[in-house]
Amino acid sequence: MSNYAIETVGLNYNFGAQAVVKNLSLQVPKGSIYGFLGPNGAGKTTTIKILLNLLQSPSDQVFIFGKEINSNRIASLKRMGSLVEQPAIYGHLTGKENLLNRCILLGIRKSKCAEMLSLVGLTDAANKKAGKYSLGMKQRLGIALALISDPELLLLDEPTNGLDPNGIIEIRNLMIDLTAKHGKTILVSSHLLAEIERTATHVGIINKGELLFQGTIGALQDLSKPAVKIETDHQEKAISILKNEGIETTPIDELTFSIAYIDKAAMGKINTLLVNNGVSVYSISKERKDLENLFLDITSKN
Ligand SMILES: Nc1ncnc2c1ncn2[C@@H]1O[C@H](COP(=O)(O)OP(=O)(O)OP(=O)(O)O)[C@@H](O)[C@H]1O
Repeated sequence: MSNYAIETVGLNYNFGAQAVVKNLSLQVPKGSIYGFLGPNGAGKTTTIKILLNLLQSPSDQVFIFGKEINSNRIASLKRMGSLVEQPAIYGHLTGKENLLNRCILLGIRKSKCAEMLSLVGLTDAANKKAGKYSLGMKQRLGIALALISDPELLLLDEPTNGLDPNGIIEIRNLMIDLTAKHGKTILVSSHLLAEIERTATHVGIINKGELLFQGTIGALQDLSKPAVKIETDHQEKAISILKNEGIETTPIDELTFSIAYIDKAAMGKINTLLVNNGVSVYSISKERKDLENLFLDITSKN
């Protein structure tokens, strides 16, 4: 049995002559929050539409819970819920009526509505017209609609787009709840790493249709090599001492420069070396490149 909720194997997709998805091999582990990241136009929405079989993939390139999607279309779709682009909400109906409508359409028991409203934190706004909802509330109603048939896998295309910080936090907490307490797997796309780095367990970064990184959020963090910022009373002298030892330095301002972190012992030796040569070391601090910069680095390389 596959450990992946989603697996694509060398997936390719073209719009006419334009190759939009190129040899994409995604592996989304069951129970994960998989952050699907890439700048605008990278191919995220196209990929999500392929995963939902809204666009047809070549055979044997997309597997949902281990089953090839084209030959298991209905069974695969039953296991997935999605929010792609704007949620399909009737503004003249209340949140509850929107959900009731969906229950009737899908033959689901009506009591599921109250359950979903509570799950997405809309119980108090159940009888308010959805047209009057804030953007964040509309997104949450969209997620409730996607969850009503109790799918194991949720695909969310930029669900925090246009939301204020509170709305972003609400969606973030909801995603954590859905995986931790309800056993769901979530693939969530975004063009901002900062928006999902606190929730995602795994990350796939694409640009121009190509997968540039895939792994756990920890593995991505490990890629950001720490630098060490050194502040002294004599910048020029300190730099020249380190240069003699073959250590590259990057000046930051008049008193401060940085070097690449080596290890604890080496940092201790560098400190001693400077002090023994008459340089006063005011501070030494290790700084990790933030993930957003790392993301920009990765996506600017292809
Ligand atoms: N229906 C279509 N017909 C032709 N080209 C399309 C179509 N849909 C998307 N594209 C092109 O495919 C490429 C990828 O678009 P896609 O919407 O998948 O990117 P994205 O990563 O979701 O970007 P965004 O964050 O801007 O939505 C773009 O160059 C886009 O212009």
